[in-house]
Formats: sequence, structure tokens, C-alpha cells
Amino acid sequence: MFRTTTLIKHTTYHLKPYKLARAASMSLKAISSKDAAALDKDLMDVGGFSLDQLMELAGVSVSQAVYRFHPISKGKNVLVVCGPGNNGGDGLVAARHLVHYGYKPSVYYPKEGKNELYQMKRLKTQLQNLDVPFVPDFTEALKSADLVVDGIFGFSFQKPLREPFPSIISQLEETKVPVLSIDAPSSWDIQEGPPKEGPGAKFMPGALISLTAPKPCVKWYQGRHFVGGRFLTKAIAEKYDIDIPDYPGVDQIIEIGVNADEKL
Ligand SMILES: NC(=O)C1=CN([C@@H]2O[C@H](COP(=O)(O)OP(=O)(O)OC[C@H]3O[C@@H](n4cnc5c(N)ncnc54)[C@H](O)[C@@H]3O)[C@@H](O)[C@H]2O)[C@H](O)CC1
Ligand SMILES: [K+]
Repeated sequence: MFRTTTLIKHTTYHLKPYKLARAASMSLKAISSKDAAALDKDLMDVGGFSLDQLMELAGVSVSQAVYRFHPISKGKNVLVVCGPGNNGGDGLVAARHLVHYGYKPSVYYPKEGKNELYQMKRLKTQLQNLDVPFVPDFTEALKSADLVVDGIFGFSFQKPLREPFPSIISQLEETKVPVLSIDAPSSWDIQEGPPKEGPGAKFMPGALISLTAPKPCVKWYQGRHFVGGRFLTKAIAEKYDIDIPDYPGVDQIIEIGVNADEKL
């Protein structure tokens, strides 16, 4: 169904040496931002998925990564920072699931997205119906946060950072509050990694969840690394030359890298 088109060269990211027994099944190829966008389009145009479905599955993966990285015993207050695109949408979906797991999320959403079918507006309504606060002041909200979820930018980020995001990224790189980034550490170039200087140059979130496949910038990433987005078909994985991770049981995520899941 999915014919092969021109694809970029891939880099493969392997596990640390002591995980070599798992390495054969756990080396995951990266996908460029251009191919990641084309893959999503294929899933919708040819694969029969809607954006709502993909975002719901992405958001569930994010919520499971939060639960794994920062169980409720470490603190319930999760500040979800959402950007104007679909990365922000994944954050909104994750926030809803976190409520049902027993967390107390709040959302900072300074530039609201306006995509087709008012999808973001509906996601916002769902959160308001669960009494999730939309907070106006990021600096103030950060003071009482136990965890920050970075849903600011994903694979469509184009440098340089525009307002109001430089100050938010600076605060994220300075804070002691743990951060989990969705799909990419926001402010990092998807191909070339962290900026050489300015906001984001020192940003290293404690956890990252790559959706569908790692992006090339993970080469610069040091921290706990999860992969989610359990909806790929073999045909589409072959077309984009990426791997379908060996997800354990009914999990929507798998941890790779230093803390790779032992039960794989
Ligand atoms: N395959 C999957 O698993 C799915 C992943 N999803 C998520 O979608 C994002 C990509 O979404 P997209 O809407 O294409 O882009 P972004 O969210 O990365 O951002 C676009 C948004 O940001 C603005 N912007 C870009 N650069 C800047 C800048 N320098 N300063 C300020 N603003 C900027 C731009 O104008 C847009 O408004 C992917 O990473 C996943 O997280 C989907 O949920 C579908 C399934
Ligand atoms: K992000």
C-alpha cells in the first residue's frame, strides 16, 4: 500500500554495551522531521487514521511515560506546557489521562492552536470539564510544579525561538524541577540538536519520549528515553525505514537507552 519514495539517510542509536543482549532488537533508526511529517500524512491519507486518533495515541503514550518517569509518589502537580502545534495537542491529551491516573495537572498554553475542526478547542473543553486549570503565569506555576511536561515544539520547530518562548525555555533549562519532553527537547533543532548559544543551549530534560521513532537530535540527548506511538504498520515502517519497537505486553511505551526495560 505504501510505495517507497526518496528517504533520507538514517542514523541508528544503540544501547549501552551492558545491554548488548537486547541491542539487536533495541537499536532504533531515527526519522527526519520531513519524513516524520510525511509519515503522519500517510497514516491519515492512506492509512485511514484521523488526526484525533493519532494525537490520542500519542498523548496516551506521553501519559504512560510520565507515570514511569515520575510516579504519583514523587508528586502530583504536573505542569504541562503546550505550544501552538500538535506537540501541544499531545500535551493536552496527556493532561487529561493524567487526571484519571490521579495526578493534578495544570496547563500553560500561551499561544493556542487553531487547527482544523477546532480540535485543540475540544481538547481544552475536555480538560476544563475535569477542572484542570489553565494558568496565566508560567514562572508562578513552576514554583509549585513537581514535574513539567514540555509539549512546546516537536518535529516542526524552526529556529530561532520566537516570543514568548525564549524566557520559558530559559526557565526550563535552569529549573531543578524534572522535565519530560514530548518528541524533542523544545528549542533543539530536529536535525542538529541543541542551539550553540542562547535559550536552550543548556536544556537537557530528564526524560524524553520519542513518538513513532527517535528524531536525529537524540544523538545529543542524555537522559531517560522512551518511545511511544504504537500504531505503525509493517508497510509504513518499511517505507520510512524505521523499526517497530518490541513493546512489552499492553504498554504504549518502551524505554530504551541506559534504563532499558529489562522485561523485553
Ligand atoms: N506520529 C506521531 O506519533 C504523532 C505525533 N504528533 C505530534 O505532532 C508534532 C508535530 O506537530 P506540528 O503541528 O507539525 O508541529 P509542532 O507542534 O512541532 O510545532 C508547530 C507550531 O510551532 C510554531 N513554531 C515553529 N517554530 C517556532 C519558533 N521558532 N518560535 C515560535 N513558534 C514556532 C509553528 O508556527 C506552529 O504553530 C510531533 O512532534 C508530535 O509531538 C501528532 O500528535 C500526531 C501523531
Ligand atoms: K517538545
